[in-house]
Amino acid sequence: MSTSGPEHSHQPATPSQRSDIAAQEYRFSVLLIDDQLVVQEKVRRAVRSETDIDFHFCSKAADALAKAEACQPTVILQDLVMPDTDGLDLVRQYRSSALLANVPVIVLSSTDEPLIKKDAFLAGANDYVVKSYDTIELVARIRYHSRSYINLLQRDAAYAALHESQKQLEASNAELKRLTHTDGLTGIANRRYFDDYMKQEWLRAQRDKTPLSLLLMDVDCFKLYNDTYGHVAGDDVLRRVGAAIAAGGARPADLAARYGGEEFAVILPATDAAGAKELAEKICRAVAGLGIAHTTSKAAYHVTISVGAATAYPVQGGDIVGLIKRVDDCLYSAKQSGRNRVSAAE
Ligand SMILES: Nc1nc2c(ncn2[C@@H]2O[C@H](COP(=O)(O)OP(=O)(O)OP(=O)(O)O)[C@@H](O)[C@H]2O)c(=O)[nH]1
Repeated sequence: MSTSGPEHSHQPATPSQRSDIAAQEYRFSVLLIDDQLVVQEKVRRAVRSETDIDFHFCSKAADALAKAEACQPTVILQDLVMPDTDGLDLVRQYRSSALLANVPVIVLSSTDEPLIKKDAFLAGANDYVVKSYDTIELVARIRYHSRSYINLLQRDAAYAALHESQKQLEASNAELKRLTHTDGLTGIANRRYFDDYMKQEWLRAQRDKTPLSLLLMDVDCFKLYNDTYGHVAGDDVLRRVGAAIAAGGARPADLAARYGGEEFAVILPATDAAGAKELAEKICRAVAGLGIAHTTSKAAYHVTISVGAATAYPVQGGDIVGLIKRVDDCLYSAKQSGRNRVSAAE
């Protein structure tokens, strides 16, 4: 048994400290709030030989709440009648304290009066012992209430740990999902996600009877760029071009993806041919506007792209492969007619 008096000053444990406490090995800890020295001595003697029970006491009602919050007992023994204070007022204060709300309280009383007992339980006491108790019974009750409080803390700590690990798992899954959808070099969607998204939007366009447009774009004379400036610089161009393309599609459903190598694609749900062509022109201008020097390009003195654009009405039939083929033909035609331009299907 260890003891402490009210003169010990402790900081109250915070909720997180309490959950740390809950993860530790618990000791039973009893706090007696009683002004009578004789009662203190009786309880002290009762638990003296119990090596797993710590004993604390407080003789002043005014210090009781702070003392209880500081020492975080596993059970409080509360005197019913104290100078200037009704012990039940203190019980109510424990119940209103975030740190003590669930700490078991045993009321110590000199009377067995049923109405007083009733008031004690209404105030939030868990048990009621008449001061003529024998010490074996008191120790048994201290153990019983302490054990159930510790079980409660350990259960709360287990729930909190479970909740935390669920949150971490969800965050890891979200990150994993993001990574499986993202192209490592450019940070925009990858080909796998492009394929999934295209299927999903094709079906949506079929259901909603809306058009679905696709842009396919390719960096002009990119082999010459790599040959002139090196692959590392080439990678940087792909990153910057990818960002410019992604910035082009302004609607939330638009999806820019790296289609492969130096090819990019933009899926434009609910967008007709005129809208697709307009956006294609805008992206083409945006990439040229980056002003990245490309002195060996056959299209300009800076990095440019060629863009193919086509639109499908899935409700009328056709398939994704057919749409991609038409866009690819347009891209080929843009390349053939001089690069740095848009070729849109009629
Ligand atoms: N740096 C870099 N180069 C890449 C990457 N992926 C593809 N390339 C290069 O892109 C170049 C594409 O060359 P081509 O298909 O001949 O086309 P191009 O030189 O752009 O010519 P046009 O399309 O006709 O304008 C090849 O040299 C590829 O090695 C990449 O991730 N990083």
